[in-house]
Amino acid sequence: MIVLENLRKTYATPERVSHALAGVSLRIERGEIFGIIGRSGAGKSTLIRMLNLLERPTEGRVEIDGQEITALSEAELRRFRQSVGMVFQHFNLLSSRTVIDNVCFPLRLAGMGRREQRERAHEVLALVGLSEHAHKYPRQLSGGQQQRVGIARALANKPRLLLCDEATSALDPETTQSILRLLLDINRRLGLTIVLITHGMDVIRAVCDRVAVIDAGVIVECGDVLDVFLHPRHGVTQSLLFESGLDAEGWRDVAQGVQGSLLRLSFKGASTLQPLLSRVSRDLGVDLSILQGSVGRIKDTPYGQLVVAVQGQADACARLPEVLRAEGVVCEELHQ
Ligand SMILES: Nc1ncnc2c1ncn2[C@@H]1O[C@H](COP(=O)(O)OP(=O)(O)OP(=O)(O)O)[C@@H](O)[C@H]1O
Repeated sequence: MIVLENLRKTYATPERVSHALAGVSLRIERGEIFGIIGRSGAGKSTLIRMLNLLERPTEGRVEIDGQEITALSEAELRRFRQSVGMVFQHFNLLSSRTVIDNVCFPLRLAGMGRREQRERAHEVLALVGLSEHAHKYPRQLSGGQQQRVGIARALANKPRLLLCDEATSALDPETTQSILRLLLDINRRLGLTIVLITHGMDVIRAVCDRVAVIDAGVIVECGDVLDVFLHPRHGVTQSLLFESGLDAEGWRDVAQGVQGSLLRLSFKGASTLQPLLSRVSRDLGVDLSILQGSVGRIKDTPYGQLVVAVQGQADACARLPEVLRAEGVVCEELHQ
């Protein structure tokens, strides 16, 4: 488990003092994929670089699996870093070395013998689907393949933690999906904890279990991805969702003059696939008009969210939320 306690980072330049992190506390569970999202300059890179102390906090502590890494000596820190893999936005491969030599590089630094290095490198190249490309140079590969090399290199030393710094930001949408599927696969097969930073909600939705939203060096919202997507509380989260086409407030444009009470209904998991609404509206004798709707998948869980106007007998309309809640639907009453 990773525990971050009251992390602060202040950069002072002659022109200005910048509080990149202004008191961040987080817990990240072993085996989860944890996403950190925020706008440019929010503090994401500073935060992720504290998990392997590429950046030292001005204040606060970082504990990983019970070990306080902020208290390690330089020699201990070098050893610790071998147990943390990192994947970068621009891959950071050595252009004059072949794929296999890039993957062997961290193994050599860890003092592994040459034959073992090659064996391990072949194992991780197979894991990322690049066995046939072992003897090519990075420039002979596509961006997605180069990132696979970056991932293989990060996995070479069998890390306990994988850090991904905007790992898909330089890739096209299709390649992004294939790299995200690879990360999911690695997380499941190896049980590896992954912490990633991104400015894209789509990345969070595709792979993360939990998410923290950072703004101006502060975590403004943190929770299960499904809950944060369906019930964003903070304005920054809401606007990031809006920009990725998941606008929780779109119903307002069409609700003018609509009769009846307004409800936002959130379905997740099995209830998404049931013909629940038509059954309940038939039983209660109420009519529903849909003002906004979205359905999709968050990681493996199907979800749906509808904003509806409810019309009918007053007592039947009043009972609707209670009946739906009993079926596991989250109902919020909305006001124009
Ligand atoms: N080495 C540095 N010296 C001075 N200021 C810095 C330094 N590194 C980061 N900052 C400042 O700290 C703040 C947070 O930067 P950081 O790079 O962590 O944000 P970010 O969310 O990763 O942004 P981006 O998405 O653009 O990479 C910014 O205001 C930035 O200008």
